[in-house]
Amino acid sequence: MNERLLSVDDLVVEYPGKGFRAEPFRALKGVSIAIDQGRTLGLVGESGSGKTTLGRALLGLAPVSGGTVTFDGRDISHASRRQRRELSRDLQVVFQDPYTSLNPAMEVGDILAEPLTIQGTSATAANQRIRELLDRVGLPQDSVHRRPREFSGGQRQRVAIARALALKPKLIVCDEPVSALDLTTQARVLDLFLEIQRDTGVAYLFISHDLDVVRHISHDVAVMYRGDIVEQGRAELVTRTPEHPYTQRLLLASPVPDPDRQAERRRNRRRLLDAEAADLSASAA
Ligand SMILES: Nc1ncnc2c1ncn2[C@@H]1O[C@H](COP(=O)(O)OP(=O)(O)OP(=O)(O)O)[C@@H](O)[C@H]1O
Repeated sequence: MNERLLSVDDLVVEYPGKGFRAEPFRALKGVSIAIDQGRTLGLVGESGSGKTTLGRALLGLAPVSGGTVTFDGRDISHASRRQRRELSRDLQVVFQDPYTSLNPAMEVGDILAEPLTIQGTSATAANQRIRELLDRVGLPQDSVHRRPREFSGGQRQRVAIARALALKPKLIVCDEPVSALDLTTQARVLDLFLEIQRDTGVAYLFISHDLDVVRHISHDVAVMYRGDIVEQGRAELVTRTPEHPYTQRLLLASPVPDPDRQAERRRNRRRLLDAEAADLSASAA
């Protein structure tokens, strides 16, 4: 049986309002998701739907005003700074933009050593681990003496992934980690995420606005719309035969390289438009 790693129950996040008498803005309106060990939940939704807010709430970076986050059996909804430091062994993050998420002044060896030394790893053990990590993400060993700007976007994302893996986490929040990359590089980095999961059993919360990317990487998919989850289930089902009208629109909006699937999409789009036209004329009648 799969073991539950993360449960988010009825989570509410409110950002403070700006200006005099401004109302707080409710970015998450009672969101519930779950991830089992070694599995991937894809989180899709249009810009502003609350995906990043949910990822940040798990990391203690968004103001939780209701609900609970249970990780590895512990309620971490309001974890203290010290508890967060301990949690960072098991809960890591890879951001969208490897240009801003890696310190440009540091050599890659130091970037990878940082999480290890913070957790008290000895210099010898850290060097050994850094060699393993570079191999794992497919970067040459001499990368340790280079700075982020000397790498391509895809290679920088590999550095960011290696850093996230350094402490052998149980869950990585991946916030649009391939969106800044060209299509070929995207495919390679997605394959790397899959290989790493096969080898290490890490789980991912994989945030993306791209349904095709999410279908490729996820076991399950949750669809966000205006701070709510409107649909969730097995990736195949949600991405091929979505039930919620918003997911249907998202599916029809995403580009497909395969001509057969493109033709199928065109037919589905036609059907949806016809159904909408029929609805409109029925309500007008
Ligand atoms: N720090 C903040 N203060 C106030 N409002 C915020 C803050 N961060 C996000 N929001 C608002 O919360 C809503 C959800 O934003 P969020 O970034 O989580 O969406 P998203 O689905 O990740 O979008 P994108 O794909 O564009 O990153 C948006 O309306 C956004 O403007």
